[in-house]
Amino acid sequence: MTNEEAQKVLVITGNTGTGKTTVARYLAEKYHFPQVVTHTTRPPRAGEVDGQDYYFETEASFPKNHYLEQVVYSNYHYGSSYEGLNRAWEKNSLITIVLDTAGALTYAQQLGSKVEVLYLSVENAADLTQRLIDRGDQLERIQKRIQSAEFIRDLSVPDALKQYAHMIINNNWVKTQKEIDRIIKNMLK
Ligand SMILES: Nc1ncnc2c1ncn2[C@@H]1O[C@H](COP(=O)(O)OP(=O)(O)OP(=O)(O)O)[C@@H](O)[C@H]1O
Ligand SMILES: Nc1nc2c(ncn2[C@@H]2O[C@H](COP(=O)(O)O)[C@@H](O)[C@H]2O)c(=O)[nH]1
Repeated sequence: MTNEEAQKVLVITGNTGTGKTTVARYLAEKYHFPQVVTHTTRPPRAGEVDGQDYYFETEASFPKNHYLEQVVYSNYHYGSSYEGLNRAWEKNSLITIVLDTAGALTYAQQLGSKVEVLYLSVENAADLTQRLIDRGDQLERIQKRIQSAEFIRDLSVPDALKQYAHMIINNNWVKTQKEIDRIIKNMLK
């Protein structure tokens, strides 16, 4: 386990399709920040690997883990377990996790100064649907998702996070990478 005092978690939040997973992958590749693997009852998308993208659970297995927080998002359960969090911290003191805004809020409340938040958005919310289509999500699932209360909620950052979340408009990937590099440089000072 890494030194507990040095442990930090970079919470990457924002609406579906804003690029949270893309950012987490970039941080893993460029900075070797491990990503916390969370649990879900959602079926895997093409190419997703159990234990890598998520721990894919059944309705029966999901409640057996020990969660720091859990949510229902567009009819599926999602949760981040203490085990998953510690597994990432065993590898490095600075780690990332991808969460909806409700999860981000819980992390900020529970872990306080250990948490740094990135809130991603796009200029035009209509672009999100197109991104999900391009990603290969099923049309029926996209429709359910964009009609969900969670989608509407995640279009803006929660008031409690507004003051200190790093706000990133991810319309241009090259620009986003530069912004992230700047944030990381400041964090590592
Ligand atoms: N700046 C960008 N410009 C255009 N497309 C992008 C950009 N960033 C990410 N994408 C693409 O948008 C799609 C959604 O990105 P990603 O899966 O990272 O989003 P997400 O926020 O993790 O979504 P979800 O919450 O639904 O899992 C992907 O196909 C990704 O390649
Ligand atoms: N609060 C939590 N949110 C989570 C967790 N794992 C993922 N997520 C978020 O759920 C939605 C949907 O994810 P998708 O992979 O089905 O597109 C998205 O906002 C994720 O960030 C979690 O453990 N807790």
